[in-house]
Amino acid sequence: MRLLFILNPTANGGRAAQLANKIRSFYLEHADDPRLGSTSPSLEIRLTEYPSHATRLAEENAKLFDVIVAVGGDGTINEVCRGLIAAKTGQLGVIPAGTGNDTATGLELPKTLAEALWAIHESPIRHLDYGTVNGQVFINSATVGFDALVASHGNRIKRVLKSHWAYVIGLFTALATYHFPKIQVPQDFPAGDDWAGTQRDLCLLAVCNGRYYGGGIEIVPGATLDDELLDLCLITNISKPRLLKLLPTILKGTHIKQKQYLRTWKTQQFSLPVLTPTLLGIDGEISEVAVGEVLHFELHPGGINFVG
Ligand SMILES: Nc1ncnc2c1ncn2[C@@H]1O[C@H](COP(=O)(O)OP(=O)(O)OP(=O)(O)O)[C@@H](O)[C@H]1O
Repeated sequence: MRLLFILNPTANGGRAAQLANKIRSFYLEHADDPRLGSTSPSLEIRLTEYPSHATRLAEENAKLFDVIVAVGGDGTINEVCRGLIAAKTGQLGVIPAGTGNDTATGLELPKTLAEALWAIHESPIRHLDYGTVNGQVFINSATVGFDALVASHGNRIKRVLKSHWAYVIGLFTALATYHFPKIQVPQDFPAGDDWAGTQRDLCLLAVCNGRYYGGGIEIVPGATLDDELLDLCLITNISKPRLLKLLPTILKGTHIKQKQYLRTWKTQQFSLPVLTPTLLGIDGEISEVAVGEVLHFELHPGGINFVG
């Protein structure tokens, strides 16, 4: 088996960099183990040198290796998948080595390096779905509004404070600074009801392919990476004090009962016109949404071959 490990040395505050030697040691230690197959695996480890380098490496090497293994967090997995999708071939493996690791947690991957490596060699192929928003690939989740602002602040704070607390501080900073953008709920709103066709103040839209986002939060409980559906949660017309009260229920998973502000539904596609500027998060990476932009979310069933 030919394996290319694409390792993001900056993931998890730089801690992922140590894994290169540990991966090499694993294969040296188990060189004669029959579980690795009759011929010992050929192994290459490439460190990413800049953002999006993983996409280029994955695309260029998809045909040359049996498995392209993303070593990093949600951002690295996203970038490797983009490369495999562009190459229209290749199999993905994952060694969780990021800060949040929401994609890996949703995939129920083993926690230790050795177990994750064995899983690449011993597990059957799974066909994972992926999503796009206006053509940009997401594997785990795309978010609009408040949670994208939390991630934006969190990503910035994480450069100095290399821990989960960066996102807690990001949350309170976002609460203080968030301006609710206006959205137009489509007439054919898949969740139906009186929200269809109305203008509303957006708190957040979470479009989930994977089960967890934001470091382990189940905003739409039950989302699965291979169920051929996107799971969505839309929260609108809520005041900041009520949002503050809602946040602990989101952590507990009891928030979905709050029908006054919140809708959840499953679909393969959804379009949302955004009437005032806001932020879009794609697997944790943040960009701006311009006034009048229509965000079109689409699911691509079974588009990624995964082993692990
Ligand atoms: N050599 C590099 N220098 C700077 N940034 C890089 C480099 N290689 C990759 N990146 C960027 O690092 C970002 C963060 O990586 P990743 O998401 O894997 O780690 P994380 O943020 O620690 O984990 P998580 O997203 O699971 O919380 C990616 O978006 C990627 O573009």
